Amino acid sequence: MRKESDRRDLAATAYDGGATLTNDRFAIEVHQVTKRYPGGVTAVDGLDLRVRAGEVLGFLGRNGAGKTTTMRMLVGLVRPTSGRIRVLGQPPGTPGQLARVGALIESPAFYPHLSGRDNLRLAARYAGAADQAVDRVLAEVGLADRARSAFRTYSLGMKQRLGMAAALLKEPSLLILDEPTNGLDPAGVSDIRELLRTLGRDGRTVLLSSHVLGEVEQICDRIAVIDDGRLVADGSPDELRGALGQGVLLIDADPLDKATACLREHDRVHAVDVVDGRLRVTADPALAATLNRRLVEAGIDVRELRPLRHSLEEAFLELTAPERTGRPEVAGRTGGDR
Ligand SMILES: Nc1ncnc2c1ncn2[C@@H]1O[C@H](COP(=O)(O)OP(=O)(O)OP(=O)(O)O)[C@@H](O)[C@H]1O
Repeated sequence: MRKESDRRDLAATAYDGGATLTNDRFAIEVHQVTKRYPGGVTAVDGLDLRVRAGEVLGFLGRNGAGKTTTMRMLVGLVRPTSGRIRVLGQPPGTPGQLARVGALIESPAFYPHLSGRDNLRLAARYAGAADQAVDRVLAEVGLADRARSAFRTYSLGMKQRLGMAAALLKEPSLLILDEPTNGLDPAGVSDIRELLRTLGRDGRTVLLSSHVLGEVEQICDRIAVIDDGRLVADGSPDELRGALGQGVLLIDADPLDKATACLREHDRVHAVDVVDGRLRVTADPALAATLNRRLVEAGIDVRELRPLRHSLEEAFLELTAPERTGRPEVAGRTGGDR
C-alpha cells in the first residue's frame, strides 16, 4: 500500500486549480464545481479542471467517480449546484456553444431500421448541418462502406462510430466523448482508439472519459484522474508515471533504525517509511548509488536497493482504490484555493 508521502508527490504535480477563468487558451474551464443530486449524492465535489484548446485530455475515473455528471454539466444537460463552468468561453448549453461542441454522452438514439447514412441525415437536419456533412463524417469515422446497411445490423463498435459521426456533423472544435469504448471487445477498442487518434489531430480539442487507463494513456496529451467527484491527479502520462511510480526506492538494510536515520538526514530524501521490514524511500531513483554509498560508509549492510516502478495502471488503481476515502491532503492540494 502506497504511503501518503507518495500521494503528496503526485498531488504536487497536479493542476493548481483556482486561477482566474476565461482564457482563450482553454476550451474548458471548470472552477470549484459541485453537483449534488436530489437525494443527497454528491457526484462532483469542488472540481477544478482546465482543458487547453487543441489538447486531447483523458478524463479517467472508476465507475461512479463523476465523469458522466461532469460531461453532462459541460453541455448544459445538468446544472451544477455551485461553481463556474466555461466551455469555449461561454456558459454551458448556450446555442453559440452547442453549435461548436460535438458530444457523445449517452448512447445515441438511432432508428434501427434506417441505414447509418439515413440516420445521420436526420441528425444533420436536427443539428442544422448541411447534407454534404454526412458523407464527410461517414468517411471520417470509417463507416462509408457500411453506410447503406441498417443500423440494427451494426456491431457495437460500428454503432459507436456512428455516434461519433453524429457528434462530428457540426465540425465541432470541441469533442466530448463519454466512454466511447465501453462494452467493445479488444479489436473494437483498438479500432476506436485509432479513430480517436485521428480525431485529436487538426487542432480539435477532445475530452475523452474512460475507466480504463490503458485506453487513454496512448492517445491523450494529458490525463486528469477523478475520484469521488474530485480531481486527484492531473498531468501528462509521463508526469503521472514519474510522480507515482519512479520516486520510490526499496532498500533492505541492517540495522534498520540506523539506516532510517541516516537516509532521513539526506536533504533530497523526501520520506522514509518502514514497510514489511524494508525501507520505502521517497527520492529520485538517480540518487540510488549515492544513498547506497552513504549507508555503507555509515557501517550499514545494504542487502538490496532498487527503484520501485509502478505501471501507470497500478498507479491509477491505487489512486482510486475503493478504500481511499476522504484524502484531505490530496484533495486539498489539487483543489487549489478551496
Ligand atoms: N441522475 C442522478 N441522480 C442521482 N444520482 C446520480 C444521478 N446520476 C449519477 N448519479 C450518481 O452520481 C455519482 C457519479 O455518477 P457518474 O455517472 O457521474 O459517474 P461516472 O464516473 O460517469 O461513472 P460510470 O463510469 O459508471 O458512468 C454516482 O454515485 C451515481 O450513482
